[in-house]
Amino acid sequence: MTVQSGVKQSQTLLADELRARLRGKAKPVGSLGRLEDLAVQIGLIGGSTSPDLGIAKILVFAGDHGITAEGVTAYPSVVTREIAKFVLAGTAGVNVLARAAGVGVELVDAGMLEPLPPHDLLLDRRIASGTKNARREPAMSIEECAAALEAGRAIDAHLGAENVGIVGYGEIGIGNTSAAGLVAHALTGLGLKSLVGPGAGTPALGLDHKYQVLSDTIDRAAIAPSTSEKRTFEVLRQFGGFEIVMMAGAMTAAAAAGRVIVVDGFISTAGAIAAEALVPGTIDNCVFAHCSAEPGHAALLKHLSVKPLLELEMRLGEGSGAALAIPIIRAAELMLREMADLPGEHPE
Ligand SMILES: Cc1cc2ncn([C@H]3O[C@H](COP(=O)(O)O)[C@@H](O)[C@H]3O)c2cc1C
Ligand SMILES: O=C(O)c1cccnc1
Repeated sequence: MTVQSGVKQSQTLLADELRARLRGKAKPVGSLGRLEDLAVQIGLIGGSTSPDLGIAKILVFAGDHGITAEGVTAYPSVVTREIAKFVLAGTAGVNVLARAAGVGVELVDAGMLEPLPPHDLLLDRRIASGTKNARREPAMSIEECAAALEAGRAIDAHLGAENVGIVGYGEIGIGNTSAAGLVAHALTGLGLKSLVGPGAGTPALGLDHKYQVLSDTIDRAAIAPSTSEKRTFEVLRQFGGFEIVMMAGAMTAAAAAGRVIVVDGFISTAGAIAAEALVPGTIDNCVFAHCSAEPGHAALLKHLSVKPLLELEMRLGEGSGAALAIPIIRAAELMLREMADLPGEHPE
């Protein structure tokens, strides 16, 4: 038996044990619905029928995008920095929702236009002052892309020491629905049209213009066929942004370390798709928090054959959906660990 098939077999055994455990709980069989499927998933991630996932945290990766020069967003890049400051002050949307969930939030500067002053909740992992304009040239150099992936993996390494087992991946970056759309299109093969939406707001030049710019960007990049890993790297390098690439690197390491990856909205899902393309199997650790109102998000979730936990028509990003989903994940964990068993036989 190969190591891989051995691992698969023990995962199947554990899944059976988890399902038996859930059947034996003090409830009608199956009555906790999709919470039971979630419990099986986190039991498999935690490697136990009574997993202890430790602390939850949300990381907000921030970066700026050169492609904003092409009129693809309704807001100027300075807004990235404004929101980043609110995240540090605890007053951004994600902070408020995370507070309701009792979850801490940290900001990762992956490459905003300008640095922020040092702060306890700020991880300075700046690769550059924003990406280049991908409509005209690659968003980043080979070295920058490799450094962003590595910085992401290194961020995850610290989480183990802090006993963080549930990580929400949020982002801020004016222009990043364009970068995410490009990355997702290139990695899934889904039609670009289905992945172009208003983002933070319809740009003044309209959605057809945004589509045209992104279509031109794909033509300009002319990504050649290659091995999956090389091509994924080139897709990330060509389209960016630093926050998406760093997030993807962090997710690959989180999966390898057995953490629950809480994927947020459209951009975070593009990051997860990149992570899966880099390290197949990463997606097994992903819990999809919600379906964003950004139209391309439903298309991506359908492509991945995953069902998100929530659908609240939110389209903020930042990790806002992840914040709301974390208590549900915690509930599934505690249900496995603390809920009583009903003695006797249980109907099938
Ligand atoms: C005030 C404000 C707060 C935000 N928080 C997250 N986003 C979200 O919108 C941006 C992406 O949309 P686009 O590609 O259309 O620029 C990202 O910053 C994303 O996190 C925000 C956007 C704005 C304007
Ligand atoms: O789905 C998201 O995460 C999203 C949608 C629009 C703008 N920013 C983020």
